[in-house]
Amino acid sequence: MAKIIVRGGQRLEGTVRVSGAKNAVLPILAASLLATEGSSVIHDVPLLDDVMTIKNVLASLGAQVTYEDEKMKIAVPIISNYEAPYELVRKMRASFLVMGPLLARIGHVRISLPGGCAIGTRPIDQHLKGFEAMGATITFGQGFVAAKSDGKLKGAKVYLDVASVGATENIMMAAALADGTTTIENAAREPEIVDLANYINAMGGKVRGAGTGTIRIEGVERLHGANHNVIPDRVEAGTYMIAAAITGGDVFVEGAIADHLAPIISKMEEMGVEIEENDNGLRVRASSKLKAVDVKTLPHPGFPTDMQSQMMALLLASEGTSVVTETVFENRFMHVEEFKKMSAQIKVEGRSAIVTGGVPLSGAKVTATDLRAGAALICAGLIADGETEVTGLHHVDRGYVNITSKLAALGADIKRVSAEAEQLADSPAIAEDVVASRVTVEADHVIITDTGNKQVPDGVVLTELQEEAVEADFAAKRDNDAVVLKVQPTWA
Ligand SMILES: CC(=O)N[C@H]1[C@@H](OP(=O)(O)OP(=O)(O)OC[C@H]2O[C@@H](n3ccc(=O)[nH]c3=O)[C@H](O)[C@@H]2O)O[C@H](CO)[C@@H](O)[C@@H]1O
Ligand SMILES: C=C(OP(=O)(O)O)C(=O)O
Repeated sequence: MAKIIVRGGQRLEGTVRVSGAKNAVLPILAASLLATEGSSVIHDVPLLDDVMTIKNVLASLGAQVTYEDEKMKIAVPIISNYEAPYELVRKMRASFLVMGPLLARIGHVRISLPGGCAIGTRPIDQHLKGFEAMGATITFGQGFVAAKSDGKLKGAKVYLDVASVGATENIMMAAALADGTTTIENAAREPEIVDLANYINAMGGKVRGAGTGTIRIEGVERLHGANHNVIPDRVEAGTYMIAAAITGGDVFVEGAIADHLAPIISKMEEMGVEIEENDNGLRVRASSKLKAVDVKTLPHPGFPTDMQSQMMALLLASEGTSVVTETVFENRFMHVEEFKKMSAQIKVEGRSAIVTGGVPLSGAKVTATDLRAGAALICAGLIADGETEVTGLHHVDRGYVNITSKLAALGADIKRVSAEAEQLADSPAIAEDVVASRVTVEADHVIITDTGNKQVPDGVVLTELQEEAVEADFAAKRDNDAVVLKVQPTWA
């Protein structure tokens, strides 16, 4: 089982670059299905499992998609399929975001019901209510939901009962090609909604009011491909801000946008963390003891639920008692039991968790119950006594690009061990001189801490070119103590 191993006690220092936002890029890639002409080039697309899943969903619908160097090119001259496959929807709920674009473009879509997940039941009634208001007929059967429209969708007034991010996005995309104007009332106001609206407008769409509670979408005849830069990931940025503060560190979070992070900055400042904004990011320093504060999650611009568990980790390191209230998802306290394994004192009462700060944390074996819980456990591991082993990394890989190496570059004592690397380390088949090296196998590269040989473990296949590069690299770095081999392990 792959795991991240953190040894607590290192103060973080330096600069960390924020990747493109997962929650912005997923709807943006789905919206690319709306363009009948030209191709789109999306920049700052993070290398995440969720991004690969949506890429596969788009390809399964007929899109031509390529991805290289954080750049995704998409052209969809024709849609060859109206059904998003179960295998992909099952992996990621956001696959549901192709529903609006498909309905708008070809008037027909069938998609496997995503079901509940660890953090809550997550119904889709508001998405469907919007499509119905625009004239679509909705049917259910065999675990699927289908939407059909006779002719074009019609602009409509939609009032959302909850300010759902996904429903706002899906309805916005469906409305972009509808006949007439659609108004979404009680729309979600998250920065990712604004990013999606900017992309639709760059494609030739007419979306106004994104970022406020009322969005107006005037349908247009057709949309074309466009260039777009995805906004930086505010949740990833917030996670590194917490990692910096929890270790009493001094970290520059490059790319973080203060406006997107306002509720997080404000809570952290209340605790005594110093946050300085400059042109290209935020400097986060924590030099004094942190104060306990109460936190309540709310739709934007309230405190984001996606930062609740990481904030809880920081509260564990503060002086005093805090109350954390989760109002967005009904079951987003699964990390509490994991924190308790690290000696944390937390009591859950309904939708609130009472957190006793200042109790020393001890390293333990813990499991990421969702992607943010995984990040929060890693943050707690940074200050725990001894070693913390975090498993359940498939969650973390959905939303964090290279979290291990980003934290290690800031000085954390952290490494990722793949299941295969563990097996390799135990394998008698590995030559003695390889065993003498320390081998860490990451998703797409192998690090050998050199003890004077350049062999790679059995099971790692090098192409001829890679072998040459290894020779050259090795010769150049013989005096250093680590050789990084950029190879594709056979299991990747
Ligand atoms: C890919 C993506 O962008 N995911 C984010 C998005 O998820 P997602 O878009 O799924 O979250 P929503 O904003 O839709 O959900 C908010 C609340 O509304 C409820 N609801 C939602 C839709 C609906 O039709 N009916 C209904 O009752 C949900 O159960 C939940 O309690 O916003 C969440 C809330 O900020 C974040 O935690 C997720 O990281
Ligand atoms: C809950 C999250 O994502 P998703 O909506 O994709 O499950 C998240 O990003 O924390």
